[in-house]
Amino acid sequence: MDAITLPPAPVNEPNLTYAPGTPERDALAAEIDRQLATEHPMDAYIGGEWVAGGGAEIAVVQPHDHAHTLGVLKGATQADAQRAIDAATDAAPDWRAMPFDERCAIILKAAELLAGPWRQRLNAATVLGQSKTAFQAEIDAACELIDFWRFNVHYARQILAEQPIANSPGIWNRTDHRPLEGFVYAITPFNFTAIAGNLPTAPALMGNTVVWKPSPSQQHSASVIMQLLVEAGMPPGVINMLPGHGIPVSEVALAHPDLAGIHFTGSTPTFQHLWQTVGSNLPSYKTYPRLVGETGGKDFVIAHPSADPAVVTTALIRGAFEYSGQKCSAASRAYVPRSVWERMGDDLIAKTDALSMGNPTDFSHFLGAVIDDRAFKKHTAAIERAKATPGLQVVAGGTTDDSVGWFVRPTIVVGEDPADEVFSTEYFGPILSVHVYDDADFEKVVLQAESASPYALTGAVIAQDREAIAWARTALRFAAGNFYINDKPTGAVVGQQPFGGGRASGTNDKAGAASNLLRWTSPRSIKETLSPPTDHTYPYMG
Ligand SMILES: NC(=O)c1ccc[n+]([C@@H]2O[C@H](COP(=O)([O-])OP(=O)(O)OC[C@H]3O[C@@H](n4cnc5c(N)ncnc54)[C@H](O)[C@@H]3O)[C@@H](O)[C@H]2O)c1
Ligand SMILES: N[C@@H](CCC=O)C(=O)O
Repeated sequence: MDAITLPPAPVNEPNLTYAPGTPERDALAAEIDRQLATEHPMDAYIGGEWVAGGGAEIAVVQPHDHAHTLGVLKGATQADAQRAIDAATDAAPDWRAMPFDERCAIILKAAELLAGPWRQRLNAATVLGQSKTAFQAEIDAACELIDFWRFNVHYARQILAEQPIANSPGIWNRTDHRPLEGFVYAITPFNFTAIAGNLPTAPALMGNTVVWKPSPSQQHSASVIMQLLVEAGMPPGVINMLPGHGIPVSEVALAHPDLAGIHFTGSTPTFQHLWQTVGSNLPSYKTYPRLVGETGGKDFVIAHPSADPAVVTTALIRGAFEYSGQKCSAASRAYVPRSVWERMGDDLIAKTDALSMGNPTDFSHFLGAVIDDRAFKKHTAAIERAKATPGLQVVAGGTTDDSVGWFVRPTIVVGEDPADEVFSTEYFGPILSVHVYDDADFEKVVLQAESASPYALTGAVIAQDREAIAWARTALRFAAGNFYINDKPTGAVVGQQPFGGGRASGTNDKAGAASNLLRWTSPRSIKETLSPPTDHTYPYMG
């Protein structure tokens, strides 16, 4: 008989500092050296076996040193996708029958392994494969993923404990939080190792089996996550990882009658394509697939005339340029009143131009390279357009260099017209657009910024005037799923600021929260009549 148990209470994993002389810095440096000396296998993991995909080869390189290959993956084919779906289907009955505590124990063990012996392995893979600095790798690959795993267990238990509160006399009502009927297709982006680890494991925790397609640019750390999950005891077939660009996988998975859900994070166009394909295949599915997608952003910082100039500067530098602006939450448009700009504009420009950029294995750098050649070309084109467009002025950065790595200098574009595309298009790179406005126009600027882009992911207001904060919080209620007051718009912490946005930014199911886990369940209501009636007549008939 199963007991009703209480898993360990979740606590946010503390960020290690990597300051000179710390043991974590030495350990990470040693692990980076170890990984640099090795060619890494990038196989698929299907039904508990590591197998090379059958498709085209893709070199997985270091973005800051693109001549250096970490490994070569072979993209998953339609046949690989079919094998992965079959493996997920075969594993489903045993996995959903496994007691919830045992599934929790696997996820909690994965968290403990990551907090301990696997921490620098996953951090180093994230530094090398995604060009994150030590600290950016730590807050993502280690701390956020540990937090996802620990907090998901807590929220999953809450969901299972959620039961009907009313029972008529002689009746016992129950809710059976079933997994979905079919497999979940998890598709993950390059930019957060934690998201890659969360998207397949959240549905798995709720009893589902999963086909996981990571980004080719994140394959090095994705392979480490898969190995870690195996070490933690994830049974064969529960999570099946398919490397590559994913088009052959989608051709099979999206047409499969057992597709029960998509757990996606990535760009808005990709999610819209997936949704449209599901829509056109709708009659062929056994059930309505759950579509959960967190997508792009054009995240704002709005300073009020009462803002502290130093707070604005810091929020913009960290919010816009950490990890080269490749966070969906990154500040990419700012609205600053003239009186504040006069006090901090030059400082912001000077500090931005002084940011140290380079190979992130050198701990002195603030940022590394952008992820790949496609991103590099996109950012270069956006910067060149800004230089050539009247009314736009590139006041910091504005240079790029791909001779060794894909390096884009942190760039600030000051724009007169807040309707220009620099204030609405997601570049997903280190490019910050700034609109300097007349102090008297605060409300007008807020209302324009509210719907200047199709997205509604993150945003911040910086002010000391309480009435201005209160007014902006209301006026911008639907402009961001994560809203910050006197802070940068990045760096949400699991369990503290559940993350996700609305409008074109996604379904806002909030990764790492109960609302996300709920999407991977299909509740069954059970009514048991303890003393069943044996007479069909009504009293009034007598
Ligand atoms: N809202 C959030 O929580 C959040 C978090 C991280 C990133 N993002 C967004 O992600 C984007 C950056 O990530 P990206 O460049 O990896 O996004 P992307 O859309 O290019 O790719 C995302 C994933 O989809 C895959 N993919 C693309 N087409 C596919 C298809 N037809 N079938 C199957 N898989 C397919 C890619 O290989 C990758 O694994 C940005 O727009 C960013 O804002 C959003
Ligand atoms: N949750 C992260 C962003 C994830 C998207 O890239 C943050 O809040 O900065």
